[in-house]
Parts: sequence; C-alpha cells; structure tokens
Amino acid sequence: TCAFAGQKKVLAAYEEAVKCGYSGARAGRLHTPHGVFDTPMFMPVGTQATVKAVSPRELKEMGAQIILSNTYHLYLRPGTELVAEAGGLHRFMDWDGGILTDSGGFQVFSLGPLRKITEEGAAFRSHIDGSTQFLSPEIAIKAQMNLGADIIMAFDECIPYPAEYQYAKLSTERTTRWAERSQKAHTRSGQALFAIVQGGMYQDLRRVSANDLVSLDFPGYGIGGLSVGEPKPVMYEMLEQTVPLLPENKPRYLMGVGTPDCLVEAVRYGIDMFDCVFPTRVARNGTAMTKSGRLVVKNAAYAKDFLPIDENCGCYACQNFSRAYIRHLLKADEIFGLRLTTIHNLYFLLDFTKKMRQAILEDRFLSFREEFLAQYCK
Ligand SMILES: CC1(C)O[C@@H]2[C@@H](CO[C@@]3(CNc4nc5cc6c(=O)[nH]c(N)nc6cc5[nH]4)OC(C)(C)O[C@@H]23)O1
Ligand SMILES: [Zn+2]
Repeated sequence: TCAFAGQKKVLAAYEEAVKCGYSGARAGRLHTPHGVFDTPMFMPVGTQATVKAVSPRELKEMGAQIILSNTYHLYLRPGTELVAEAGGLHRFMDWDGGILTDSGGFQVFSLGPLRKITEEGAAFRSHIDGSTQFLSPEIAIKAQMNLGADIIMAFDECIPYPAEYQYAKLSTERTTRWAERSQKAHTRSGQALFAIVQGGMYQDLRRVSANDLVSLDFPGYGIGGLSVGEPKPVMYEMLEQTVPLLPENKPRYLMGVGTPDCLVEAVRYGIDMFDCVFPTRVARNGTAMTKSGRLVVKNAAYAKDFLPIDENCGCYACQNFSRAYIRHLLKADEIFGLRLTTIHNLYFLLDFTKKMRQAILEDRFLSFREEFLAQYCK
C-alpha cells in the first residue's frame, strides 16, 4: 500500500489497498479525524444538516461512512457561526462519522439567481429571502472551518454545460487562483481541503486544471463540472483525461454522481468517492433503485404485490415490508412511505459500493462490471 502517513499534515490520508488489473479501479482506506473509511464509497447527501427522512442512527445502521452537507445552504440558514457555537456540524446533527462539505460554488450557480462573478468571488441573491449575498474563497473556507467538516472543498466555479471554450478557459484559470486563495485561507489543522478540477468538456483545459492543482499539492481532489447535463460518454471522456493526472496515493471524488452505471464506470477510471441527491430525491417520488433498474413502487401494478422491493436486499424496508404496503403509504401521503423508499435507495447504493470494493480486492472487478451493466437498464 502507499499510505499517506508521514506527511506533516496527515489529513485525509489515503492508503491504496490494491489496484485492479487492466483498469484504474482501486480499493483504498481514507483516514480522517472521525475514522478510517473504505473506498470506493458513496456519501449520502444531507444538504441542510440532515439526510432527508432518515436519522443518523439509521444512516449508521445502513453502513454510511461519510455524509455530505452544503456550505451554501448552512451559510444562509441557520448561519455557520451558529453551527460553530453549537459545537460544530457533527454535534449539531449528532453524526459521529465523517462529514464532507461542498464549498458553495456550485449551489450559488444552480440555486441562487446569480448576480455576477468577479475575480473576487460570486455575488448572488439568496434563494430563501432574496437578500444580496457574496461568497469568495476566503468566506467559503471560513464558513467550512466553522462547520468543522473532516473534508472541505475549495471555492470554485462549476462551469455550466454547454460553455464556450474561451469562457471555460478563463473560468478554469480563475478556479485555480481561487484554489490557491482557499489554501491560504485554510488554517484549521486536522481538516483536509480538497481542490476541484474544472475545465468544462475540453480535454486540454481538464489537463491544465488537473496539473495546476496537483502542483499546489492538496490532500485530495474533487472532479467538478460534471453531471451537469452532459451525455455520459462525454463525462467518461473527461474522466479518462483527468484521473490519470491525479496522484495515485490521494483520493479522487467525482462530485454529484450518481446512478449505479455511472459509479461502476467511474470506479473503473479510478474514482474513490461519490455523492448524489439522486437516491434520496427519487425516493421521495416513490421510485426505488434495484440492480435491474428503477422500480416505481407507486405504480398500480404493485397494489397487491406482497413481495419486498428486492428479495435479496438486507435493508430495513425489504426485510419487513411489502411493495403493496409501501405503495399504500405513498398513495396515502404517509411520511413513513418516503422513509422506507429512502432507506432502501441509500442502502442499495452503499451496498453497491461495498460490492465493488469486494470485487476489486478479489481482482474480479471487470467481470463484476460486465455482469452488472448487462443486467442494469438505465
Ligand atoms: C444526477 C442528478 C440527479 O443529480 C442532481 C441533478 C443535477 O446534477 C446534480 C449533481 N451534479 C453535480 N455536479 C456538480 C459539480 C460541482 C462542482 O463543479 N463544484 C462544486 N463545488 N460542487 C459540485 C456539485 C455537483 N453536483 O447537481 C444538483 C443540481 C445538486 O442536483 C444534482 O441530476
Ligand atoms: Zn431494500
């Protein structure tokens, strides 16, 4: 293994356990102040300091290791100073596993009615009360130090898709300057700051972004600007161009991804960490994720189906309840229905990454990937 120990700032140290032959897939262990965690890993999204509809105890039970929260949302409400006064995000939400916070760059562009971006940062209007707000690398890093996550992200611009080459070039260069400013503003020891690779859908800009950020020497690297509406083959092409330029002994985090087919492809390219609102979001409109694709348990077809969502699933929903019962709850607008579909979807993705890790450790990842893709219809 190539442990990361020995570096003066052992933060999100990454021990690569084993590389899988003929692909970039690898199984590693991520060292953080809240524990050592196995990769590949899926991180449930808890945007506003809660993973919607499930409790920390249930998250622990289903095998969640690190969860994601959003600086943008917590900065606007309830305020990151308040969370600091409460003892930090772990205490505030009673989660003793790992926490990663996104820096707010993306949410500014995807949520708030954007006012303008300058070298200094991004001015925007709050999607909550319309107030004028401003985020910069310094403000975003200070906010994340207040939240006290184990892993925090540099302040970046997620380039919209599609984007002109010239705009992608200027934005990517600015994101690199913002990464340097994020680094300088980051003074909290024991907390890992990851940079975020941009470059739009342009191979050369992706390579420049990766090389520039690697030379600034971060403990880990997010790959941003993807899963923003581009075709999947384009996303995979960007991964193929970017991942090999990132240090083998540091974690790679593909932001905002996603569905099992994307996860298995990204792991093949050497991605270690994922987050996506997908499993929790689709659960709330009655869609369950299975290894054969999506199952809309709300459909009339399941009214008298007394089997569980997935007979081979070990989650609380599948061990105790039928499709008919969950459909009934969803049709009756019972909150417990959403809780059961959410628990199943999170368990499904967490278990899927565990199965990928096992396949890599047993050097059978490529056949695992073949078998999975053959059965899964998008
Ligand atoms: C797949 C699915 C269902 O995920 C949904 C919806 C639209 O895509 C998502 C997920 N994609 C996504 N790409 C990202 C890129 C960056 C980035 O470049 N920088 C930073 N700091 N954070 C990022 C977070 C990202 N999330 O983005 C929102 C809008 C959060 O909802 C998600 O489609
Ligand atoms: Zn289940």
